[in-house]
Amino acid sequence: MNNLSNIPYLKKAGQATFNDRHVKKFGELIHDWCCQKEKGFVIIGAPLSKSSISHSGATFAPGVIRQQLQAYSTYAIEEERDVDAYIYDAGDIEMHVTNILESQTRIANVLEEVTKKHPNCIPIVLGGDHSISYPSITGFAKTKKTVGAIQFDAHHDLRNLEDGGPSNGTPFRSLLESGVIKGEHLVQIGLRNFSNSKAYHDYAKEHGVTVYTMKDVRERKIDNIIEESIAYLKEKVDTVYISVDMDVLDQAFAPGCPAIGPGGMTSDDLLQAIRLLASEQMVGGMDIVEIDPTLDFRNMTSRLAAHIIMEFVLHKKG
Ligand SMILES: N=CN[C@@H](CCC(=O)O)C(=O)O
Ligand SMILES: [Mn+2]
Ligand SMILES: [Mn+2]
Repeated sequence: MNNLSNIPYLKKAGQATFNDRHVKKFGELIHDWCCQKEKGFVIIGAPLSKSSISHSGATFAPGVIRQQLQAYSTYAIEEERDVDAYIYDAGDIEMHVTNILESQTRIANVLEEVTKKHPNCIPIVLGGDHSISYPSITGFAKTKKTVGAIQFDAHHDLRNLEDGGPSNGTPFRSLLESGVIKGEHLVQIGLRNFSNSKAYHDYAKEHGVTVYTMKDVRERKIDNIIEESIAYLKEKVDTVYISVDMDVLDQAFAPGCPAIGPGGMTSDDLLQAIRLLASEQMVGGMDIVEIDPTLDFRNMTSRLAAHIIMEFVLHKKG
C-alpha cells in the first residue's frame, strides 16, 4: 500500500485548513446518531422539494445548512458562554423519487419513531419545502399530549388541497383538517401583504388561528409578540413545535427562498424570537424550511438557518 499519510503536511482532502488551537467549531458538537438516549438535539434532514408550488431546490438545504454549522465557533460572546450540548445528526430521510405522498409518510414515520425511542431528544428538522411540516408535526405529535405550533411565515399555508394536493402551500390546512393541531393552537407570525388571499385569512379567523402580520411585527416589539404567544399557548397545549419558513424574512436577509419579497422580518428579530422561544420548556421541536441553496447568494440564507439552530441550542431550557 502506498502510505502517503506519513508525508508531513499532506492531509485528507478538505482537511488542510487553518486550525486555531483555542477555537472550537460548532460542528464539533455534532455527533453521528447511534441510538443514544441522552438528552439533546437530533438533526433530521427532510430533503423534499418536489411538492413546492414554485421551482425549488430545497432538497439541497439540509446538506448546505450542515456545512454552515462547521464554519462557526461554539462561543457566544453576548452570554460569555460556550455552547456545550449533545447534538446528534440522524442523517436524511430517503425520499421517494416520484411519490410525494410516500415521501411525506416516510417523514411522519421517522419523526414518530425518533420521538418515541428518544423522548428527551429535541428534533430539529431541516427541509425541504414547507410541505414537510405536515408529516413532521404529525409524527412528532404521536407521542405528545396536546401540540401547538408557532409558524414564522409570510404565508398562511392554509391553501385548499383540491388545486394541487399536499404542497408547500397546504401544511397547516392539513394539520388542522386532520385534527393533529387545532386552529386555536396555531400561531402565525410575519404574514405579509400581497402574499395571501382573503379566503385563507377568513379560514384562519374562522378556525381560531392567531395571526400576527408584519404590521404587528413592525409596530410591536417581537419580544412582546413571543411573550403573548407563549402565554396564550401555555393555557392550551403541552408542547410547542416551531416551524420556521425562511420566507418570513425580508428578501434582503433571505435571498435563497423561492418566495422572496420586501417588507419581511429582519434576521435580528427572527433570531431574538428563537432565543425567547428556546428558553421556554414547552418548546419541544423545530423545523426550518424553504431554503433553496441554488438560488442563494454566498449561502446567506443557509447561514441564517445555522444561526437559528445555534441560538436555539444555546438558549434551550428543559
Ligand atoms: N410555504 C410557502 N407557501 C407559499 C409558497 C410560495 C411558493 O412556493 O412560491 C404559498 O402558499 O404561497
Ligand atoms: Mn412562506
Ligand atoms: Mn410556508
